[in-house]
Parts: sequence; C-alpha cells; structure tokens
Amino acid sequence: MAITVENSENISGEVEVSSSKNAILPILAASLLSDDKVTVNKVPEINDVSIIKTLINSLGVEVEESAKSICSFGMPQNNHPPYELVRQIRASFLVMGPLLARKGKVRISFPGGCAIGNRPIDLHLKGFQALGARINLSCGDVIATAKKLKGNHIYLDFPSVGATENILMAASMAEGRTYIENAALEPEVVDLANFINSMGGKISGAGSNVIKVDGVKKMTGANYTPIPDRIEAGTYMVAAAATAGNVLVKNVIPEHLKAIIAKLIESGAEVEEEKAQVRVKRNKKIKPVYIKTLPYPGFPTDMQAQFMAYLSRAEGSSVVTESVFENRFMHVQELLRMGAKIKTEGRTAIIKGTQEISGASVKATDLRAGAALLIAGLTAKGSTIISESEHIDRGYEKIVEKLSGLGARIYRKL
Ligand SMILES: CC(=O)N[C@H]1[C@@H](OP(=O)(O)OP(=O)(O)OC[C@H]2O[C@@H](n3ccc(=O)[nH]c3=O)[C@H](O)[C@@H]2O)O[C@H](CO)[C@@H](O)[C@@H]1O
Ligand SMILES: C=C(OP(=O)(O)O)C(=O)O
Repeated sequence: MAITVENSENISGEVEVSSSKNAILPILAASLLSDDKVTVNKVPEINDVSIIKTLINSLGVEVEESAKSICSFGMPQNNHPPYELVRQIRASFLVMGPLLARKGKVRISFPGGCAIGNRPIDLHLKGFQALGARINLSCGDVIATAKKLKGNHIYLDFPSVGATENILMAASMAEGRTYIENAALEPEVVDLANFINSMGGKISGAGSNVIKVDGVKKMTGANYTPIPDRIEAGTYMVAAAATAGNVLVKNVIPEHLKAIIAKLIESGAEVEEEKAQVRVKRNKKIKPVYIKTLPYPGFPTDMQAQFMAYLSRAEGSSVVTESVFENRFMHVQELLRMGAKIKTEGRTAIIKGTQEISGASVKATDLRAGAALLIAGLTAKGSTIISESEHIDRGYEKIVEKLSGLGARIYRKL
C-alpha cells in the first residue's frame, strides 16, 4: 500500500488527537491481570491495537468490541502466545509480566516492532528474575517460570519504558513490595499504573524514578480511558510548522508536549497552549536547532524523524543526536532522495537546511520514518509516493483523513 502526498503549504484547521498507542498497548496487556470485565474506551483503529487484541484473544480471554471500546474478561487459558503475532509488534512482549503473574509460566518468542536498533529484552528478564522467576531460552522462545513472584528492589540500568511496564505488571500481583528504581518516567507508564490501580492495584510513585508496588492477590474489573497520544499530537504540530500553517491540535495534555513545544518555538514557530489543545503556526523562516533525544521528560525519540524532515528546510544547519536507539536514522536515506542535505556520523545527524526539497518515490521503513516522509512530502515540490505505508497505519489513526481535513493533498493508493 502507498500514500501519495502533494505539496500542501499552509495547512490549517483543527485536528483531534486519538488515544495513545503506547498507553493502550500495555493497558490491554494489563487487562490480563483481571478475570472481571475490563473496558478500555476511546481505542483508536490502528493496526497495533488489532494485533494486541488478537493476541489477548488467542490466550483464551474473551474480547468484545463496541463503538470505540474494547472489553475483555476471563482468566487467560494459555501461556504461549503465537509467534506470528508476537513477532509483529514490540508491545506483544508486555503480556509476559501479566501472564507470569497469573499463570506461573510463560513461553514467548522475542518481540518485533519498529526496526530501529537491536532492542534487547535483558532488562525485562532481569526484572522477572529479581521477582523470583527462572528464565530459560529455547528455540527462539523465552520461558519464564515462577511458582510465586516475590517483591524485591529492582534497579534498571536504563529507564526502559517496556521493562518498567512489564515489571510493574508482574509486581502488581507478586507477594509483598517491589521498588523499581531508575524507572521510566514516560506518561504512558503513569497511565498504565493508573489503570492497574483502577483494577485494585497498589502502585505509587509512577512518573518519578522510584515506583513502589504493593502486590495484591486479585484485581477487579475496570472502565478506563487512556491518555491522548503525545506523539500523534507532536506529528501534527510539526506538520503545521513545516507547512507554515495554522493548526489547532485538540485533545492533548500540553504538559506531555513540553520538549516538542520548546523545539518548535526555538525553530521560529508560534505555539499557543490551552487546557487541552495547542495551536501551532509559523510565519517566520525556520531556524536551525539542536536536538538530543532522551528518556522523558527529554526530547522523545519518537519525534526525531519528523523534526528532521521539518529542519531539512531550515535556514542553516541543525544537529540531531539520537541517544535512545542505536539505529534510528533509516529515514535519512529516504529524505536524501527528496533532496534533503543530511550527513550522519554515528548517532548524530547534521541537517543543512535547503530552500527546496522535491517529491520522490520513498519507503516508510518504520512508523515514525513514515510520518517524517509525510511531513517532507507536504513541503516538497511535486508528488511524493510513500510505499509500505502500513508502517504508518500501525500508529496513526485515519492519518490521511485527518491531514486532508487540514487541507493537505494526500491520497491512498492500493
Ligand atoms: C510500545 C512502546 O511503548 N514503544 C515505545 C517504547 O519502546 P520500548 O519499551 O521498546 O523502549 P525502551 O525504553 O525499552 O528502550 C530504550 C532503550 O533501552 C534499550 N533496552 C530496552 C529494554 C531492555 O531490556 N534492554 C535494553 O537495552 C533499548 O534497546 C533502547 O536503546 O519506548 C521507546 C522509548 O521512548 C519508544 O521509542 C517506543 O515507541
Ligand atoms: C518505536 C515505536 O513503536 P514500537 O515500540 O511499538 O516499535 C514508536 O511508536 O515510534
């Protein structure tokens, strides 16, 4: 599948952000902690959600959908999620924590997800071991066994989002108290903790670097609405700035967008923050900026590619350093095809702004690389045809419709 984008300067209007992909995926995994009915509302229609839903269902849990809600109930019957599903998305690995807590044994293959580096799972496994699980590797699968998980102090070498979430879920039903130290501070971790607490969990300190978890014996049902997607919001904000547009981005938590807003302002865009919305416009030239991706509250790695597309047309040279993933510059090759002037050295890219970039046939190598190419396509002369657009649909609900609603000339091609 492909998406075609024509030059579309000055996009304008309003766009509504969907719920956060990276919050919903762990929340749906955590629904495995309860046998009672768990309802998650405002679920976006994106491919990653369909995969995790199918995966949960494959574990013998009933899953029902109505309007934009997903209800799940019942004890997981199976502890071996199918490889075909697990290999497709990174978040599939997040069923490991709840399954270990509920079933005492899990067999799961290494997860998939965006091709942005090696993406090891050692921190997840070290966490489970600290809770008392025995870990074995067999034929590409991880097998974890624990008669009873027991609370412990767990120090993470890096504040990994996924490891924090997986350990949080396992510890929430372990015996006794767990401290996760050097935990990830991302808003999606906080949302997961709030969700688990809404099922009767006892978690405090999420959003700080020490999370305290008191294990409970049983979780109840819950009805929960996840936070808005800060990366989807950031993508539309950058699209507005890149096209010298004027866009009101609705359904956001401005607090979650601080790093993105700071870099947009530094680059010459205007940002007006309100309670649950932000307006982004740009009338001045794009100024070059320095960006270094970092764990939250630093600049998000998931916005690095989109900013690079934007900065390709700045007046001067920008420097972007990717410090979270070791190989997240796959979009550079495609931006070069469009006439961008980017040089990479290790984890740093120097983007020499150019007046004009031109449309080309390019490939979405991963989700955010695809989003970056969309932004580049909006500002490029002529047509840009983005192949493998299914990567974009992994994480952006109705992106073609949303951008069309802002006046962008964008179409899907089979
Ligand atoms: C589904 C989801 O929520 N995905 C997000 C999540 O991915 P994910 O949870 O995979 O990201 P992590 O925070 O775990 O990864 C950050 C860094 O830690 C390393 N690491 C991670 C785990 C581990 O066991 N060992 C290890 O070395 C990774 O290779 C990477 O270099 O957070 C990333 C960082 O904000 C985002 O880009 C992803 O969009
Ligand atoms: C890297 C991402 O997703 P995942 O971790 O699911 O591959 C992302 O959302 O940008």
